[in-house]
Amino acid sequence: MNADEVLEGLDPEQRAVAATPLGPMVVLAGAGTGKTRAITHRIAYGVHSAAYQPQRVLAVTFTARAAGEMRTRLRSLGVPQVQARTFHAAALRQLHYFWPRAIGGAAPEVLPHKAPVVGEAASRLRLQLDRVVMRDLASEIEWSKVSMLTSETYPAAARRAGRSPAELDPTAMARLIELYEEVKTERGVIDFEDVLLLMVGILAEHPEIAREVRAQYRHFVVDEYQDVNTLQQHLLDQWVGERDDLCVVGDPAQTIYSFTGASPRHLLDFGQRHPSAQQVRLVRNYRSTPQVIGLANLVLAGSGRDAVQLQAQRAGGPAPELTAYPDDQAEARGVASELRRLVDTGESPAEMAILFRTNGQSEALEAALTELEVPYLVRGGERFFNRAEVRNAVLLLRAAARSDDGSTPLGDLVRDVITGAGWSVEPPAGGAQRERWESLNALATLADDFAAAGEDVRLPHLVAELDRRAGSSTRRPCRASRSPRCTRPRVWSGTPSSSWAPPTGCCRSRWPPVRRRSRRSGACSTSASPGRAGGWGSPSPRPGLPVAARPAARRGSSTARRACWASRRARAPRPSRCASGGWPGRPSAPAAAAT
Ligand SMILES: Nc1ncnc2c1ncn2[C@@H]1O[C@H](COP(=O)(O)OP(=O)(O)OP(=O)(O)O)[C@@H](O)[C@H]1O
Repeated sequence: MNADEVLEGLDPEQRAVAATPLGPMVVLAGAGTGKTRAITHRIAYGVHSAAYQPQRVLAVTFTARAAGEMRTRLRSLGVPQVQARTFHAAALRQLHYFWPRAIGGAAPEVLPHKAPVVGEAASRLRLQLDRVVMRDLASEIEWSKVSMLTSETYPAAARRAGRSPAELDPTAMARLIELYEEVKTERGVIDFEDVLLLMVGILAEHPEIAREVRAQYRHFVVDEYQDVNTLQQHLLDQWVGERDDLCVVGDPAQTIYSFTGASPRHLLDFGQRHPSAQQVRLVRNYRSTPQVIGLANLVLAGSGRDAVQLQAQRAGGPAPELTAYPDDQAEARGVASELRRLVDTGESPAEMAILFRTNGQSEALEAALTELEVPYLVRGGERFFNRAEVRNAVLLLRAAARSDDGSTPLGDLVRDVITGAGWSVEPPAGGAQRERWESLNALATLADDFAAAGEDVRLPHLVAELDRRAGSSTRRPCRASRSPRCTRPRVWSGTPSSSWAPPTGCCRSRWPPVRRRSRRSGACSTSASPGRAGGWGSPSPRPGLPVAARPAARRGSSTARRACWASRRARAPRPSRCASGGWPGRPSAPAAAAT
């Protein structure tokens, strides 16, 4: 493939993104406008036109699944050497690599969940917490860390933001956060946010490491930039340094992590921070009918967000109706009675579908449908494994598992293999073919989620899990079958889509079965696994991370001090309390990373 071929099939705006590989760029892209297409083609164009060396490009996404999809697309565009990682995966990889040099010894283990440590911290404050409250407090700790707050700044910031998790007074919450850090230190572990904090600190404290990282990566692309938080932005700033080869893409109307500290401001203010940045708006929507787009534009226009006005590219369809309900129960009853009405007028239930965002929402809907005796099926894990294309793909995966040497990331390997069962990078248009593709793609995303959830997960592990799920789904009744009015397992019609979660509907068993490490980022799955190949920046890892001399750290920026202090505390089995009260953000000692 050559550079010109890469631009073929792009619309004028996508082409404007792809054909300008150098310099700062902000792409405001509405849903379904082909932003992933635009940025992957930009990277491919940059490589094929010799503007980029592929190893010097870093594409950052928010989920392991998105990173896997991006890698697949990049491979299909002939640039498999380009790195596509989540923030956490990239940071963890660097942390493992540079820790021996910056701090000394081996990097600490990353906590898979905050809950046990939060529980211990709470018990030291004599707080009795149930699991829901514990989760809220863990989220609050996360928010305070990604917002880069200290125990002193947290209470005021929390009050300003109107946050009072579990109705805890902000001062008490600050104390809980302090204790959380203490417990973590005692256990010699770090959490997800520490991974980023530590890397920010190391890069700020160690100019030679910052130089090394910047020499590795020259061009940056950040997808879903509307969801970046302050901490991630700091890390990105450190990676980019004084350069400006940064392309960010996002949609301010699609911020989904604001409760954890993400802000679309980083996206909207990009032009101020990079006055020479080009701005491109992707507005052509390839996914929905003009009627749906018209309604979406209307809803978004009233949302107060700086949303892109979409232009539909598809042919017309029926007009949608928008109905609002006061709560979930009323909504479920409203939906069920509409379906009941349609069934009574002779419509077939097989022609109807309800889509919902999370599995948890099915409960109210199922109850309402059962109540009105509307027959229904919930699409879940069970029937999925009975589909011919899935059975075929699992057979191919089983055969491939025998020769998996761990050199290819799991998601990529699975996509390679299931290509033999009919999967392709671009989905086929409509019909049964599309449905089969959706099933196969769901397997691929399942592999990404699986890889994200465990360290060093290989194809044999995935195949074992698929077998387990296929087996358990035939043995166990689905939830619907346990409802009093249903006599057999039911499944919603529809196919798992890109937002499909690991099968949970019918068999809500533990996911995944292997050791957990990073549920969110996939960070641990390939990074710095002993015996795997590669340093922090190479596409394929190599063992033996060097332990270099440990230069004494200078007193650096407050960020650096905070991070290095966190790192020092994480290593020390029982640190002596610092004069300022043991809060990672306020070290009383110099930030001597290597003690
Ligand atoms: N120039 C184009 N011509 C025809 N179809 C296109 C074009 N660009 C994108 N599409 C189609 O639009 C759909 C969305 O593309 P893509 O997944 O790249 O979009 P996205 O903006 O990243 O999606 P999301 O809204 O999920 O973030 C895909 O089915 C893709 O094939």
